[in-house]
Amino acid sequence: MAGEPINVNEFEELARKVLPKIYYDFFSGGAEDQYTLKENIEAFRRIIIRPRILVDVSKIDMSTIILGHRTSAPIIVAPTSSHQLAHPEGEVATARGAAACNVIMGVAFTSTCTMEEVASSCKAVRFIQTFAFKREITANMVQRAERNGFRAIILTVDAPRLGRKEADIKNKMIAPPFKNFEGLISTEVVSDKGSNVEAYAAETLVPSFCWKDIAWLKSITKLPILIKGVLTGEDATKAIEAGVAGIIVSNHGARQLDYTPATISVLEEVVHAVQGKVPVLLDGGIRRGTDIFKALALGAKAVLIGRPVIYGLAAKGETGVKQVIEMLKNELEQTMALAGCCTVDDITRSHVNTETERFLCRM
Ligand SMILES: Cc1cc2nc3c(=O)[nH]c(=O)nc-3n(C[C@H](O)[C@H](O)[C@H](O)COP(=O)(O)O)c2cc1C
Ligand SMILES: CCCCCCC(=O)C(=O)O
Repeated sequence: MAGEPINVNEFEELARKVLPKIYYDFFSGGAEDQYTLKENIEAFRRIIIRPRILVDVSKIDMSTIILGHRTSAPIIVAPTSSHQLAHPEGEVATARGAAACNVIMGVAFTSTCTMEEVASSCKAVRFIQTFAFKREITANMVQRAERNGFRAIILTVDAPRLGRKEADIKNKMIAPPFKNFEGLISTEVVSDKGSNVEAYAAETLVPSFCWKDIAWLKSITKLPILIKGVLTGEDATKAIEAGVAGIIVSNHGARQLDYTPATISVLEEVVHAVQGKVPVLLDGGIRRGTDIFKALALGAKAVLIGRPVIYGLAAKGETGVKQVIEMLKNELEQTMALAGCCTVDDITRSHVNTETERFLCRM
């Protein structure tokens, strides 16, 4: 690639060049055969856009409201861990990039900067992400999230234990200290079995966590809870019954259970089950503005962006994060104009065609 990156895939190339291989493998990798990793991207390619012509598209407004927060576009930075492995300023730089673009910042509890450092670094609307942790860790997270102005909790439910990322095992990947755990567990956890992230997981995750524990989480906070990791209509229905404020269709960027479906391929199933009761968001494989458009057409309120943001951070710090988000926003704006949609609400189901629909048409 010569010159400046002109799309987020070129940012990945830049990141691959600047990062030590062990960290690039950690950020880019998926579980086991990485079937789902490829599918998350390929499934978007099988969806075709049906543009409308002769619409006045002289003004395009991408703004939207997510859990009461107006943002410049239906884009959220996905919570991802270990940003200081990508850049010394870590999540602080990422949050500043998000703030500059007026999009919501998802902060992982397994961040390398503390929640407090991220909160004091910028004015971005921030959601804190947590796992099915031991109750004392969750209670500590809730108190700090409320005190530091986080606006929602993202509860990731697809990780009762860690997925097997074989590159990390081979590389004996050592995660940096996750500073939010300081005082709660030993942050010096080490493992002689390969990746030390396993040791963190064993110290903190509660595999018996289930639906009733959401009631407990609700009882200790007033913050809205988004459940992340839903892939079926059945679980979406249970999540609504449990009283969540939103659903994130996610397979954890294909880092947990391999051979789960591409998220975009199950979005409609979840949207139908939810019946408009809460917003449905989606992540996994978004690399183009056209991907965002397709997700919105299939019923997502917004999308979360994981790896591309990390690649921007690795390549150019805060500026790179900003450039990645701006690229995706510009591409979405271009797609909306060329497809005849002036606002995100103008994007409808009839603006896309899935492979199944095309197959049925031929019969
Ligand atoms: C390096 C890395 C670390 C991640 N860490 C977390 C995490 O701590 N918590 C979480 O809920 N999801 C985590 N995720 C998953 C993301 O939130 C998101 O679901 C996924 O990255 C979306 O797919 P994409 O990378 O294709 O955009 C991580 C993903 C990556 C790539
Ligand atoms: C308790 C340790 C969990 C680390 C999770 C990081 C993650 O979600 C990922 O790498 O993917």
